[in-house]
Amino acid sequence: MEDDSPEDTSAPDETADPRDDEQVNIAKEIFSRQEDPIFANKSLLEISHIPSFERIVGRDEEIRKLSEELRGAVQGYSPENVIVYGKTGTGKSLVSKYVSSQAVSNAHTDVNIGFQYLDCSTDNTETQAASTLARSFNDSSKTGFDIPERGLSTAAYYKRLWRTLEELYDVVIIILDEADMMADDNLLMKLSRAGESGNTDCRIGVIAISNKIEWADDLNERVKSSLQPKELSFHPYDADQLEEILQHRRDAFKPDVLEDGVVQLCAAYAASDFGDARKAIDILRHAGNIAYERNAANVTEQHVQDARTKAEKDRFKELIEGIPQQAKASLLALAILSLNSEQEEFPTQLVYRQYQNICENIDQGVRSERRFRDILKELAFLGIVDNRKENLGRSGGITLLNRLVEEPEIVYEIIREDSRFASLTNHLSDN
Ligand SMILES: Nc1ncnc2c1ncn2[C@@H]1O[C@H](COP(=O)(O)OP(=O)(O)OP(=O)(O)O)[C@@H](O)[C@H]1O
Repeated sequence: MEDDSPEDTSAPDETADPRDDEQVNIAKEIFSRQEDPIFANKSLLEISHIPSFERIVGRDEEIRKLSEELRGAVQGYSPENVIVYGKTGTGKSLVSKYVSSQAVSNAHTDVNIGFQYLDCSTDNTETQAASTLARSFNDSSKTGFDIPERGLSTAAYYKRLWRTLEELYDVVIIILDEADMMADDNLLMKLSRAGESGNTDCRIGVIAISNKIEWADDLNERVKSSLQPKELSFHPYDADQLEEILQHRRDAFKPDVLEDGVVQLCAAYAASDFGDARKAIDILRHAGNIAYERNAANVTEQHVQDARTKAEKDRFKELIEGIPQQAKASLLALAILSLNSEQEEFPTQLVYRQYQNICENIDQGVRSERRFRDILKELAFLGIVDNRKENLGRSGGITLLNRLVEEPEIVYEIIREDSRFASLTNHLSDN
């Protein structure tokens, strides 16, 4: 039976861990810090933040082209369908959302335009996508009906979508981000044929975004023929553009907190990593966090370097954590060789000897050299190791040279964090 008498709060709790108090105090101390000496408005550096137009940099041409394609919408005509492609972090989603929102706010007075953004990596089935679109376009106070999130058939969701569009809009723009993640082309087919099939008189324009250039070519011929898409490609940003993007978010920090060279260094790192604006913003935010954690008064170039190393390490850690122990030992062998030498590339035989040393040192079974070669190939397939053949002439024959893609210090540290390699003695490089 349950006892519902009030708890006796006066008696000391024998089971309470004295550390709990300490922990409460640590948390309290952190949460009650009033003044943030580093950040003035950290949300400007959050990935979900959509910057205002003044902060969108270096994409005037793309904004102009996309606006041209959607121009008809503001007058109540069909907008063109557009496929936007380009590498990650090149501003595709940002520009698509911005131009669509501008179409809505510049619509002629007698034209009702709506736009919705759908993340196809989340809503990747036709039913989920139709459900999300129908619900996000619907305004039950105007249509008089609600649309449940789940439980209806695909056809029923489409029916409600068409009804909503018919009742509320003259034109809609639908952004399908990561469109290549959709399980099939059915949604694109239905949206592009909605008028022709007599489902709705509302004009529908689709902006399909993808990182994969070949995606548009692989679309079903019937979809291509009804979509008739225009294509718009986004190029990676160069270091100057990335610097400008970051300069426009300087006010995320307190005045004079960023030391000279900090913004330029973040931009240079991100430019060498495929011109990704998301990465540039991430590095700057992490550098600010590191400065805060270290109670520094300024964000310095050293903080940026540390932020980058940390970001690299996190990304790599995720990748390496998933590989088998034998592959980790092989990778560690290559890392130790790299750390103990001026060279970057090593012949497979030498890496194998180092690998044998490691396995013996930590009491792990040793694979044959043939199997070891396969492991190196698998690591190359994962993009962790680079290997190339070199002809050493008549005497040497052909040898495979292996190189770590990532900094050896980072690889070494990550693998040593795995408890199975913790007992490894140092200085294993002597062969
Ligand atoms: N030209 C720009 N000016 C200002 N900020 C930008 C610019 N381009 C991108 N960003 C910022 O960089 C981040 C990534 O941009 P966005 O999501 O638009 O890239 P994407 O090309 O769609 O990337 P993905 O393919 O990975 O989705 C966002 O936080 C965005 O605000």
